Amino acid sequence: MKPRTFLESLMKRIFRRRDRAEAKEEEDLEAIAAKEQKMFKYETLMAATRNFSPKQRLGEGGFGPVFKGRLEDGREVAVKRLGRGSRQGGREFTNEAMLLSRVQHRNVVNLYGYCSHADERLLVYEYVPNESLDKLLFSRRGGGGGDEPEVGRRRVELMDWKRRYEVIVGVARGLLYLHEDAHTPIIHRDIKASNILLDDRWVPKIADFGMARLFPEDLTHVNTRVAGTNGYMAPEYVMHGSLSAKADVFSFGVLVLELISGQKNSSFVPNAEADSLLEWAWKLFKKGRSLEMMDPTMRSTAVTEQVAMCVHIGLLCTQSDPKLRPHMKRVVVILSKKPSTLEEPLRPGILGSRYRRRAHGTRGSSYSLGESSSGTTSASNSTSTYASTSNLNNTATTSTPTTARSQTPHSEQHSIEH
Ligand SMILES: Nc1ncnc2c1ncn2[C@@H]1O[C@H](COP(=O)(O)OP(=O)(O)OP(=O)(O)O)[C@@H](O)[C@H]1O
Repeated sequence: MKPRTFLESLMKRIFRRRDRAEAKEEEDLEAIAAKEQKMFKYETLMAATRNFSPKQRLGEGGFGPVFKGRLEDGREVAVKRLGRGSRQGGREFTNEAMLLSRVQHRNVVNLYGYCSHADERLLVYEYVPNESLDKLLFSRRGGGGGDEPEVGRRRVELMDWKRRYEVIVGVARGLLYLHEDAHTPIIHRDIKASNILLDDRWVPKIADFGMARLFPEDLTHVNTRVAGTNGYMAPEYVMHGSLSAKADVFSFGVLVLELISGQKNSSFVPNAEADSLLEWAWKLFKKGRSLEMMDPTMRSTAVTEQVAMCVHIGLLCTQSDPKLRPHMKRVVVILSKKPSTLEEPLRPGILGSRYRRRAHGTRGSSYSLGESSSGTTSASNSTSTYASTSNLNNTATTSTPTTARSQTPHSEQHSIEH
């Protein structure tokens, strides 16, 4: 046998040590899971959901049906029975689910545990009693374009500005946690109104995090599902499959603009000014008329300074160039400080357009972005300042951002809708 070189021996030792370390880590995780009782017996979940009775069914999403249940200790749970795409090996699933069940934050749905039984894979979440945000926000309109009276009343009562603002702040904090503070960084990939659940005190909770980890990457149909949802996906992700935390930032920006307007981006009804929600927000912002995009049902409760600032944040987050979008940390800082001075957002839209090639990073004076597309500062180095807090009483034109210098409007129209 050929004598081993020093390098070979060294490499072998390193690999052996790494294998041992990985096995140890796996054992540790299993021990933690057993101790924390994260692994549920199938029988326990059968009993909790009355044999997955149709009566217990909360709904069905792209990953499979969800059932309401009650554990023996009294905890109410939502059990997600994962569909075929999730049939990854039991061990692989267990490892991923175990890691995800350690994700804990006030604004993220708690994953109590999981179950792998024969070819069944199940996830056990805390039950979040109020509806998902989409059901409250996009309650459907009557034929005449206005809300049906009952639906409108419900929205006025349940979705006033204070609550919407709390949702914006809560989701921003939850996302920041997933991106930066969880033990393992998580890009959600599918931030949207139906993935924001509201608890009994209306605290927003991000659902469906980490699904990409539980679904094998090589299954094409699953990839399509995991990829995201129309109307929320960042253009660079749709077009080039380029994924970073900034793709979540984009989806967050869309969500913010939806919360303000009460309109769903993917089914935006074109108006005289724009064909898409983002374009509309952008155009109004450029004209200093941001507040006009406000959902009429929250007008009487709106704090104009906050609404204007949130439109601005929504536009910063949905900028075409991911490098120009702020990190969630910065969004949280902006939301917690007032008054604040922000840089002017560039137009939202699709990368690869004429606009993108001409656009350069802009910086505001109050916050250091720590990121710019090219280091070049364009002529539109303008900022907006939000002052005076006031309640809006059906006047949609006061307290718009004061723009130091406007950008030249561009003739091209961009839409992120596909
Ligand atoms: N933890 C939970 N507590 C209460 N209800 C839940 C919970 N998780 C999911 N649901 C409800 O179960 C239903 C299905 O949810 P699921 O997340 O699987 O799909 P979705 O969000 O509707 O669609 P998609 O798969 O496209 O995200 C929804 O009505 C949702 O509100």
